[in-house]
Amino acid sequence: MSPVPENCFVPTSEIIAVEETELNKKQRNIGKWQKMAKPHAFTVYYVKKARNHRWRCSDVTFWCVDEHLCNQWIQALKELLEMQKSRPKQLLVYINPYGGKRQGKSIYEQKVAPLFSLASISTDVVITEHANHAKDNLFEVNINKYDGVVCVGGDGMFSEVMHGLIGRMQKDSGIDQNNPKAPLVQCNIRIGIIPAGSTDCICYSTVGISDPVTSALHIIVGDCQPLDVSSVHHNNTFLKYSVSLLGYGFYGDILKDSEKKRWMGPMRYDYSGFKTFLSHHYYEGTISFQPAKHTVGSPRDKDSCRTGCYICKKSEQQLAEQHKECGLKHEEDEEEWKVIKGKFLAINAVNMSCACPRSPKGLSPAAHLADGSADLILVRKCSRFDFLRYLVRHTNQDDQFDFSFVDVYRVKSFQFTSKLSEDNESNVTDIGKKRFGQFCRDHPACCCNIANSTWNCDGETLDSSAIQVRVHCQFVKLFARGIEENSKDEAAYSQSSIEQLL
Ligand SMILES: Nc1ncnc2c1ncn2[C@@H]1O[C@H](COP(=O)(O)OP(=O)(O)OP(=O)(O)O)[C@@H](O)[C@H]1O
Ligand SMILES: CCCCCCCCCCCCC/C=C/[C@@H](O)[C@H](CO)NC(=O)CCCCC
Ligand SMILES: [Ca+2]
Repeated sequence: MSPVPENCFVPTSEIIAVEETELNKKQRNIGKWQKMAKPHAFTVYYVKKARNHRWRCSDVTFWCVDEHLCNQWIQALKELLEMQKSRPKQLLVYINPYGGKRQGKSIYEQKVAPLFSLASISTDVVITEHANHAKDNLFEVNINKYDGVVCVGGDGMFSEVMHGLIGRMQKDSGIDQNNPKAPLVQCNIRIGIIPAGSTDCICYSTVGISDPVTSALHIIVGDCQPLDVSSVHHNNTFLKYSVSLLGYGFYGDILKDSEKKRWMGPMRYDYSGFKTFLSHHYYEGTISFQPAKHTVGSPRDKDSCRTGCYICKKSEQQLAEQHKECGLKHEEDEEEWKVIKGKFLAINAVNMSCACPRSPKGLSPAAHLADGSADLILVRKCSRFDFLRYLVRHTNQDDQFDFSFVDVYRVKSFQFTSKLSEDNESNVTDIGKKRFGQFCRDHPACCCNIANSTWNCDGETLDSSAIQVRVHCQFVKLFARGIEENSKDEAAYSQSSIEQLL
């Protein structure tokens, strides 16, 4: 039994479970309880917030002489827990046994399953046998049976589950994902991520830490964090959805190289990162985008997206109003497109900060989880030394956008076409054709000597370099609450605390 703290304030929403406690002989002989003939006790398991957004399951045991009173307390607390309607009761769990350091199965069995069982959550567990197992399975299962789907693995595993869920929703509603303008059906089944991958950027950016126990507790208390999702098309063919990074150039090349080194585990990214940095390839192309005018935020803001983010709420409202006004007119197509052509070392579009243990502030520290926009970062051709300075700023407090060769825009959609594919006159949309006609007249003797790069879409490569991307505001939901401002203090003071009840 843990020592009872002097003052312990716990919001009922952060109680994990309440259980009657059988006292053993040793416990009965402690302190004042030894005077009791037959003490009764119950234990409250609750979320204890530690440093750096880490959550732990802690417990406090209450003792009393009156058995009836003790049972009344247990009953009352259980009723309070029953009233927490957002908590999941039945979960579908997919475990990738080969993700990250191949610890997925043991992480789940040792750290997560006991907590789910303590919180009386039933689970159906599937250990994946091959890539796309989880995704394909989600098209077949009786999805209505579940309050959520949990993936144990990395960003790739999350991506699979998300594609399965979104794809299933569209299929059930008869919506063709290949149509870039199709009004997609939102996915309301929450996804939980138990981090056991190599980068775990989605977990880190939505929880503030990559820690299986913390994530399990966010699932248990029934948190809900909406997330923006980008749909990626090549002309009228659906390619993929993205929630974290869509990266061309540097991050695409790292990924392509690292795929051959999967056996190295998470280290493969350091190896390929170093190699790609030395190769210093740049790519020529044109990027066209529609600025996100609905949001009041900017990528250069000093404040980041935090739990209950005001900018995300406002942006969602603003978008809803716009959609009401526009109706079926598709006015967004006619809105202003900005066109930028050039030679780029990296083109990164991020729907969230992309914070991860490698870079705790991420690729765009002020990006928002649920504001219906992505931050488009263009890193133009520069020296190796300058590019290194840019990269190093992802790991310290300096502003990574404060370079003449770096531009950042908040966008709601964008398109990219490489110079190479334009020259080959293949796979170009009408808009692209018009814009590249201009581009090629301007640069008749183009000196770009490099083949296309590859798009890195949340850690997976895309087959096409010419893509059209649209951000869908708050399209999926996670068992998370965003990064808390100051989780430790918040935990200490709450109105609805069991201490008040006691
Ligand atoms: N049983 C399996 N065998 C082989 N591949 C699998 C299996 N289960 C899932 N996968 C695939 O493995 C890929 C990578 O998985 P995951 O994201 O869990 O780990 P990771 O790549 O190490 O982490 P990160 O995505 O953070 O880099 C996923 O895209 C998924 O489709
Ligand atoms: C000299 C020191 C310089 C250090 C620079 C560090 C900069 C690190 C920024 C990290 C950005 C991660 C973006 C996340 C992308 C994920 O969607 C994806 C899937 O997991 N991961 C990768 O593509 C894996 C990409 C791995 C990149 C290293
Ligand atoms: Ca966003």
